[in-house]
Order: sequence, then structure tokens, then C-alpha cells
Amino acid sequence: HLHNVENSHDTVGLKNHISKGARCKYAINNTHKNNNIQDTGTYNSIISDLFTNKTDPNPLMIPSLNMDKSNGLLSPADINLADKCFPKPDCDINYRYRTMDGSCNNLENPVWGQANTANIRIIQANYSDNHSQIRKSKSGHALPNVRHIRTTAFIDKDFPAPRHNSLMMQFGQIITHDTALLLSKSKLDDGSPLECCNPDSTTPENLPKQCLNITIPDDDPGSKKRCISVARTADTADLGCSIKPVRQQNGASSFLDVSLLYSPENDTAISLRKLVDGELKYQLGPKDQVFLPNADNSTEFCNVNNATAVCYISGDPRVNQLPDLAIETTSFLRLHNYLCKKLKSMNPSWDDERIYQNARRIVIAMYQHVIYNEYVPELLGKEFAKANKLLPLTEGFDYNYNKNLNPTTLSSFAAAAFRSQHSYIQGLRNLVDEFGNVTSKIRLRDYYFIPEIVQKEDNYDHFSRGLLTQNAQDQDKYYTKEVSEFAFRVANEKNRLDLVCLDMERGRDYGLPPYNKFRQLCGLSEAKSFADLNDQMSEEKVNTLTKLYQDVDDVDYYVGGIFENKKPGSVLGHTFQCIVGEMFYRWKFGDRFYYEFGNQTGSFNLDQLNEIRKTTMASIMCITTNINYVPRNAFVVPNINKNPLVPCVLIPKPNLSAWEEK
Ligand code: HEM
Ligand SMILES: [Ca+2]
Repeated sequence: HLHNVENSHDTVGLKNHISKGARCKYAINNTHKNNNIQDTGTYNSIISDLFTNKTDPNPLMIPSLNMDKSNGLLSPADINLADKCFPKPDCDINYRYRTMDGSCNNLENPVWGQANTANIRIIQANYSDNHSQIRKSKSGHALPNVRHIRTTAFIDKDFPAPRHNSLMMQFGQIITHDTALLLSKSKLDDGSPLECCNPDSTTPENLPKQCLNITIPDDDPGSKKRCISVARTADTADLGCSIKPVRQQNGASSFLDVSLLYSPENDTAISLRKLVDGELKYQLGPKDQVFLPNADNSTEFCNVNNATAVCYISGDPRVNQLPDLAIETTSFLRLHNYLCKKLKSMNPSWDDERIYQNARRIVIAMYQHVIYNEYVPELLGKEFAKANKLLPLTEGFDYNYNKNLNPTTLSSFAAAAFRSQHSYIQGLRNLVDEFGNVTSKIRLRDYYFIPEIVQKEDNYDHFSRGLLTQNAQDQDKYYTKEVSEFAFRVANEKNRLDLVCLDMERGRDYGLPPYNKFRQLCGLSEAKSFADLNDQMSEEKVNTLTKLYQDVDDVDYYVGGIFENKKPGSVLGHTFQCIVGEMFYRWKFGDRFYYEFGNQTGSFNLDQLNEIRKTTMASIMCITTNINYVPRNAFVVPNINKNPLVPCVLIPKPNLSAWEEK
């Protein structure tokens, strides 16, 4: 019976399929079928009192703002070590817009944040050969097997997030795909193609050095195969650059510049444009709804066997991974084209390029405002965001652009801290109609790289309402098996991944030092023994670590970080709050085109800036969907008292007349 369920696309029989995300205690109450959407009770759910401005008795300053520099923060010269690996682009200092790949944002260091350079480190790498070989345990043996850690410590249990909805999760993945794209090694030294597992799915005795070792132990509770085939991340040595230790290549532009929609590659960016009136190419679905354009050959990009099937293209190759990701990327496309129409009608003389660049600049500004005004305070806590200068100003320009601050994506962020939100993922996604009824639930495993469902009937809006109303899973040590056991199921088990294993193994691949070093970087004491970890986590978790690792210095950052107690007002523990905070700080003050900055080439005028400040995630949902009611705080589940659904007409949005040329 179970076998049947797992292999069918329908949801019949799923009722008893209890997993993290399979049940949702706070799901929409659909007893009010009175066809009256104004009855906000239909969306009522329970929100915990955990509020974002709760006081933290032990507040932390991010490494860049911490006066104590003896904590392991690298010097600027070391942070910027990889600059010499990349040719210096020529920059036009008068150009008013961002380049597509992020180059020339920093005029003195034009490769900072540029796509196809390397992630930066702010803490010393740890490789066993001080170059690129994976860290060993203190005793000199291999570190514990990641799959063993995963099946012991990170199982699947349903604990809905007390406050955040699934849009909070989805927006985090959007930020990820905007700023990080790891590139894999693909060849052996002799140029032959890389195979990391034997044909019988065991791990080769002499594992090629280009491979990650993910061997599945014989007593594994979940999987029949014994090896997960994954290549290591391409690094600076692969580019012929001799810096030591290596750094990992990043295919995305590091800036928060919606490159996942526009593309950081010039040729692709052009090919995604209509080249008329600034608009991006799109396809029309039912009822003339706008969707991302289709790939010419769907079978290349999607898990489909028909070359004309629905399969999207955008600025990022991962767009078809799951329906919700495709939907939120589409939402930015719709926003861009909406702005183009407004700009064109106000300024009929503007040419295609001018409309495109201005619409792009406004899309990015609205997105950055949502990030710093709503997303970061929800994720890290309002007090923390304020103390670390992450909140936007309420009036006037910000003049604090810091040309010495490198905004490139951090290894510790991409390979550990931000990945912890894989725990947020709901395994079953709700589709919700305009009356608040859950019309169906889909399992992630059935929709990896099959985006057709997005474009059927009114599903776009059904998915969007699901994102707004369905709780995320809690940010904790439990992960849905839709990503740990059934990720990327293609035709057979052979291709399955365990995302949580990958998260841990990537930390080692990137040479991240162990958890203990991040404690010190983030102002905590060095743990001399496992017992010293008790200041940040329960005794039970310390015991788990004692069983898994030989030495407290062996504990992976990812594992220690997930185990930490949440900081007051935040969904993350101390060391993740610290690195994620550091990252958003660099993306703000190290971005010359950050929307609040005044006196920069291409800065908004004050009227325009004040219009951008009216943007909320709720307003973006109203502009880009056919939903009529949204919660004012669009990252928090609706609640009749604390976060009621309100009609879109009552949600403020930027007035674009500030862009009308006088
Ligand atoms: C919706 C379901 C999601 C799926 C199926 C998914 C899947 C994946 C996969 C397969 C990778 C590459 C793993 C590797 O090769 O090491 C990855 C990387 C990553 N994910 Fe997710 N992810 C999801 C959501 C999220 C969310 C919500 C966040 C954060 C809020 C996130 C953050 C990251 C980060 C930071 C990386 C590293 C990116 C890079 O450096 O290329 N992911 N994810
Ligand atoms: Ca970007």
C-alpha cells in the first residue's frame, strides 16, 4: 500500500501518511464554507507570542561590528585573498545601473560580488592538508559519517512553525538563489567524466578526490543503496589560481539584485528580454495569466519526457526545482512587467533599455526593502536587526556605503548557516481556494522538476494562498523526509539525494572550521569539553553530540548550529544568527546600489525612495497574483486578531508617479 502511495501523483490515501509536514495542526479551518472571503475566520490560525522584538539577555554584535577582534575574524587582506584569482574588469564609473553580473559595483575592487568568482571566508579554513583535503577528526581519523549523523540526529517529525508561514521559507530560497550557486567539479584529472559511486551503488575503494564521500552505512534505516554520488564544489585551484587554502566558485552574483530572474550572464539576460518597452519575455497560461517563458527543449531542464512540456527558464538554472520556487520567480517577472507598463505610460519617450533598467532598479529596491524591513527582523529578531544596523531608515537617505566591506557571499553562510532553513520546509504543500479551503495537498517528491502544475487553471493563486496560510515547519532538528529521503526522485532510487547529508558534507567540502571556532567568532567561549556546550543547547543534545563525535572540536558547524537554542525573537540560535546577520550586513553596506543610499551614481531621489518604502511583501503578493485578501505581515500565518487578512485595496503600494519625468 505504501509503495503505491509513494509512486502515485494523487493524494488519496495520504491521510495516514504522517510525516513532518503531513499534518498541520494549525491548518486553515475550512468549516466556514459560506463563500464569503471577508470572514477572515476561515484563515484563522494560532500564532505564538514569540515576537520579533523580544529582549535578548545576551545580545550579540556581528563579527564586523564587534570591537573584540581576537575572536578569529580574518583581516581584510585575508578576507579578500581570492581577488587576485580573477581578471579586473574595466568599469564605467558613470554608469547608473548595476551590471548584470555584479562587477563594478565596488569601483576599487570591481570583482567583489561578481558572478563566477569565489565565495569569501571571514574565518580561517580547516582542511587536513591546509589546501583542499577534507578536515579530519582531532584524533586523525575520518570525521563521523554524515548519513549516520543524519539518521541519528535529524529525523522527520511534524512540528509546525509557531509563527511563520511557508512564504517565509520560500523567500529564503529566493534569496539563496539570488546569491549562491555552487558549481560542481565534473571531470577526473585525466579529463574523463566523474563517477562517484560504483554501478552497484557502493562507494569506490579509491574514491576520486573530486568526489564527496557520502557512504550509506550497512545498518541504515532508510535506504537500500550504499552510496550517494555527489561531486565536490569547483574551486579556485580548478581555475588555475594558487591561493591556499582554496575557495569555492559561485555562479551567482552575490548582491541582492534579483539575478535569479534577470540572469547574471549578459547573453542570457538579453535572451530573456522582449527588447520592447523594457519587458521580459513570458508565456500566457489559462485566462491569459503571465508565466515565465518556456525552455526550447523541456527535457533538458525538467524531469519530463516531452520536449514541449511546461518547463521554465529564468536567470537561475534551479527555477523548476519545485512549484513554489517557480511561482515566486514568476511573481518577480510579473512585478517587472507591471512596472514597465507604468513607466512607459508615464514616460512614452523612454526607450526599451531605459524602461528595462529602471523597472529592474525598482524591482530590486522593493525586494531589498522587503528583506531589510520585514524578512530580516522576522528571521533574526527586531532588536538584533536594529542593534546591527540592519533595519531601514524611516526617512531620508542612508549615507553609509562602505567601500571597504566585501559583499561577496560567505562560505559559512552558503555552506552552513543559511542552509539550516532546510528545516523550515513543509513536505506537503497546500493548495487553497479563494474561500480558504484546502483543495489539495501535494508531496514535494512528486513535483521535483515537473512545474506543469503551476500553470494549470487557477493553481498559481492556489499555491500563493497556500504559501501565505500554511505554517512552515519549525526551524529545528527535524527535517521532512521529502528532502532527506525523497529529494530529486527521478525514475528510480539511484538518483535520490539526502539534502541534510549534503548540507553537512558541503561544510566539510568548503573547509568550514568546526562549530567551536564559530562560537569564538561570535563572542561565546571556546568549549573545552562537550559539557561546555550546555550554555547554548539542552543536555539531551549535548549527549547526542557526545555519542556522535569523539571530540568537541570535531563537531560540524551545521550540526552544532542546528542544536543551539533559538535566540529570543529569532528563529536561529546564536552562531547562525551571527553569520546570517554578518551576511545581510555585508549585502547592505557593501552594495553601492543599495536602495537607501544617497549621493551615489543612480541613487533614487527622496520622493522615489519614500515610495519604495511603502512596499511590503503583502503588496508584492497583491500586485502579482489574483488574490484579493492577504495578511498584512505576509511572512506570518494569518490570525484574526494578530494578523488578519485584509483586502488588497487597503494594502499601500508605491505610487510610481515619482518616476514621471517632469
Ligand atoms: C524548497 C525546498 C528546497 C529544496 C528542495 C532545496 C534543495 C537544495 C539543494 C539540492 C541544494 C544543493 C545541495 C548541495 O549540492 O550541496 C541546496 C542548497 C542550498 N539551499 Fe536549499 N533547498 C530548498 C529550500 C531552501 C531554503 C528555504 C533555504 C534557505 C532559506 C535554502 C538554502 C540553501 C543554501 C544556502 C544552499 C547552498 C547554495 C549554494 O551555495 O549553491 N534552501 N538546496
Ligand atoms: Ca544576485
